[in-house]
Amino acid sequence: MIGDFRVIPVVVLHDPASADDLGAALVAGGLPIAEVTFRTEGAATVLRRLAQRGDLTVGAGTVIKAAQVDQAYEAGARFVVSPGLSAEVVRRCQALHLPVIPGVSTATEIIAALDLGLDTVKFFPAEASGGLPTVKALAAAFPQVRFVPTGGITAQSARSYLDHPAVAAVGGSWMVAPDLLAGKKWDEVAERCAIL
Ligand SMILES: O=C(O)C(=O)C[C@H](O)[C@H](O)COP(=O)(O)O
Repeated sequence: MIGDFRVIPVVVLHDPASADDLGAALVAGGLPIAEVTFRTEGAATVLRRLAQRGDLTVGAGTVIKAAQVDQAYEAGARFVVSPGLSAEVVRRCQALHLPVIPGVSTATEIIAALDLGLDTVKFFPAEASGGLPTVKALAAAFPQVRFVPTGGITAQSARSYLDHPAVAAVGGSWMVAPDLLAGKKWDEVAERCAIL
């Protein structure tokens, strides 16, 4: 699933009418995956439209409540990402057999994720939590864990994270930055996807 992709575009799209153009741009850029954040009113609609294209792996992001898991699942989400670790969210995903990547930034949270049967976590907010040195320190303590650093990562810094063997993928919005989406700059979205 997301392990097939090393970069996960984190999408905050306010206008569901642009979902199809955005999907086409991600596919054209060679990054047919999107984490649609449940932070906007139209998030479930955006997710559904992207999923209906059939050529993208689409998941839900910023999921902090079990009810949002159901909403995302019904809209066609194939994975769920959260900025933090909620046992309620994780258990609901597990009941639906939906892969879930909770956010962690401490050893204690990683232990809680392991207790819930997970081995892949989002390291969030990556840059503000010490960046790659923190990933290295946590990975040394938890060799069984794979990390998806997200938060403040750029096209320039992505590579150094991805070179670490414990990093499964990185998440970020640099290729779907708000100004690009608002300005419908789909060619630039595709170009930024292709950088890595
Ligand atoms: O809410 C979540 O689940 C998040 O993942 C928070 C942010 O959307 C990502 O951290 C992307 O952050 P930037 O790449 O810095 O824009």
